[in-house]
Amino acid sequence: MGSTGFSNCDIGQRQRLGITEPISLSGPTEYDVAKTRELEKYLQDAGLYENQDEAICREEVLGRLDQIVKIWVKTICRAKGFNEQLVKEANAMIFTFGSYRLGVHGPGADIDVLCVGPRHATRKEDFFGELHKMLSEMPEVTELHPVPDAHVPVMGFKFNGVSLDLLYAQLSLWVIPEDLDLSQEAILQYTDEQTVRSLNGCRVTDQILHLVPNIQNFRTTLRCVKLWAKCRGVYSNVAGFLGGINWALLVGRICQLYPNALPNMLVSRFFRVYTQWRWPNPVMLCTIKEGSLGLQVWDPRRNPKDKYHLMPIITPAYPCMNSSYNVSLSTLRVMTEEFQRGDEICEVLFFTLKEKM
Ligand SMILES: Nc1ncnc2c1ncn2[C@@H]1O[C@H](COP(=O)(O)OP(=O)(O)OP(=O)(O)O)[C@@H](O)[C@H]1O
Ligand SMILES: [Mg+2]
Repeated sequence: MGSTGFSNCDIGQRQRLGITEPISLSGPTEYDVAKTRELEKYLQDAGLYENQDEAICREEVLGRLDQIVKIWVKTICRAKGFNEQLVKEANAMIFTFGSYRLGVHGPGADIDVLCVGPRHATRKEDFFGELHKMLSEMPEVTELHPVPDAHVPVMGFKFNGVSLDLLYAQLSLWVIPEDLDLSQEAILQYTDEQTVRSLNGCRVTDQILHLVPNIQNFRTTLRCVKLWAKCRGVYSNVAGFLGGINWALLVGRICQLYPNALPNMLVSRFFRVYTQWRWPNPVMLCTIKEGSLGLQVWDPRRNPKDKYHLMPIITPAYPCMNSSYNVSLSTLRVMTEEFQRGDEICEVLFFTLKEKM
């Protein structure tokens, strides 16, 4: 686990992050430093951090998986009759995203992984066919479940006991360079919808990390908010509440609004801001860009279905989408009550401590 960003430089000196000016540029007091240490200890005691051995094991698994997709792409090139030079150049690689990439995963959590392959490595025959076959023959791989017809097609499995969700992006490139930059918009060109959706996870995660002023403070605050949401029963995308990505974006916005605050303060501001938030005003980390590829972006003035979103939380990478379309009137009411409850608890704590001082 990394340490808290106490050395936070003054954001006033740097480029502004977010679509508005910050609410406050105040930095931490000694009290905040002490309280944030206590908060970190609490999170650690709650078992939220994986140990060194587990972390190494995950890295080894990811290293192995990268080797496997590289072997896979060469195997299919040979089978398609490519000459040895093309086989030699053929490449595929993996990228992590989701909570693992954000650095807020707990012990035993799944790793979200994207496999990126060239134009001749197809999703149906090569990814869900040959790669699936290769994985199914490996003794390290268990519980292999391909879901090719999902909105975002995925292959779930365990590798040496580590749970992975593997997506596939079939790019229009003939050769995948090792230094491939997924953030460039051109990467989406001439790809299918499933590839755009699959790439989105990585592009969004990377953007979040770019758009928060202090990553370590963001991580600690997000871990705390995720723990709270799970305890209060409001952590679930499928049940109409919010999932990992939504909580990450909500916390990211608070970090932008209070760029110099430490996690103890950010948690209390989180409850304050979202208690007062006037939904359906969207929460966004950056402006929604139209892009040059003509893909549909979230726009309630133009897209009729976007008008009905009750709690829009917009993803920051092109094509920007609402990540919380499942929220209903009743789940929004429950979450609003929970934000209020959190806010009241923070307020009581603050005044009790002030009286003692
Ligand atoms: N509703 C959604 N809208 C946009 N992207 C999504 C959505 N659900 C998932 N994703 C993408 O897939 C990634 C993985 O999703 P997942 O639900 O595993 O969240 P997570 O951030 O990894 O949290 P958890 O700790 O619960 O696994 C997210 O980080 C996000 O990039
Ligand atoms: Mg995940």
